[in-house]
Amino acid sequence: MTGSKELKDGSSENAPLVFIGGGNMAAALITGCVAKRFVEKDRVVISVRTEKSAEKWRQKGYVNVFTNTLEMLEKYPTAIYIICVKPQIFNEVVSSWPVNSRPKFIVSVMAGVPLPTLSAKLPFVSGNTTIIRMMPSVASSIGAAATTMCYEKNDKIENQDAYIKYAREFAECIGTVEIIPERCFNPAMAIGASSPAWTFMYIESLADGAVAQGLGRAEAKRIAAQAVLGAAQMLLNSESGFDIEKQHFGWLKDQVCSPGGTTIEGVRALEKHGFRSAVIEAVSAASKKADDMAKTAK
Ligand SMILES: NC(=O)C1=CN([C@@H]2O[C@H](COP(=O)(O)OP(=O)(O)OC[C@H]3O[C@@H](n4cnc5c(N)ncnc54)[C@H](OP(=O)(O)O)[C@@H]3O)[C@@H](O)[C@H]2O)C=CC1
Ligand SMILES: O=C(O)[C@@H]1CCC=N1
Repeated sequence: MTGSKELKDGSSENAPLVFIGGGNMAAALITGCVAKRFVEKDRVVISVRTEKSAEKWRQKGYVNVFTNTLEMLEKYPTAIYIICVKPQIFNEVVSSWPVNSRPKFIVSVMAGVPLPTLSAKLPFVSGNTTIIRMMPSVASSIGAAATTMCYEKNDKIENQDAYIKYAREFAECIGTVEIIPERCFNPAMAIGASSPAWTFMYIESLADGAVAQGLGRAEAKRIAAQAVLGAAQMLLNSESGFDIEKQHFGWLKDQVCSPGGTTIEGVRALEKHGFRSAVIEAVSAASKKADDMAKTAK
């Protein structure tokens, strides 16, 4: 992507990207899409709660930074709004939205707040507002997120296709995107957005294991991270001979496990300690937590 992206729908042309919440996720999204020149810094608008966070953004060269969300939303009545606060803060954001506001396009990255809750709680949302749920990850900052997206198609909304296309391009600029039905959103969130934390733990554990056997910490960290990256790339890059659509992951695993060799001993140890089961339970726990959050968010 070479130039700043515009939403060509007439009213929202050149619309700024307004981020409600400027924490970890907003930082990853903004860093990623500014690096790809999807948007220029001066078209990014951010609200945070504290002056300390506002100052951090200003020091990074962002000038449109607010500590009062109502004030920001009043100043930017036409924009692409991206809700990046914690789900628990959503009600506070709702009450910060000017009552006469008529937003056309809202993206929410909040876990556990479903589309029907978003439209029910945002009082000004009319049949003419497109709401998209997006679940990116911290890897957005380097253009490597596995984002999922869902929305309700409504042919009565003028230019809705343009909003959906814009959201898709936004997601593509921070990594890959899968459009999925909302009923699958929480398990997808677990593996796309939560799993980086678990993968960091896995890589840390690999390094710890090698350090325990005498390898230096710095080398262990680099080797472990690169090994995981290489394995993931083999799954995604068909030049490895692997076809992700047709083949089982075990095919590649088996290529590493020499009969009577070292790796299969590690496989045996992992199975003995419930490795796969632990991972499956982690996905299930995160997904169920989002289900519970959705019930209380109503
Ligand atoms: N972290 C992740 O990996 C992912 C997070 N998400 C979702 O992103 C959302 C944000 O998470 P994350 O960035 O990690 O959280 P953070 O706690 O890092 O950031 C929350 C931000 O919201 C700001 N804030 C609090 N209250 C208000 C308010 N009333 N108006 C405007 N801003 C406010 C905070 O300001 P201040 O800094 O001043 O306190 C802070 O900048 C969550 O809903 C989460 O589910 C989705 C995918 C991945
Ligand atoms: O932990 C969370 O709730 C958020 C959503 C996915 C990743 N982080």
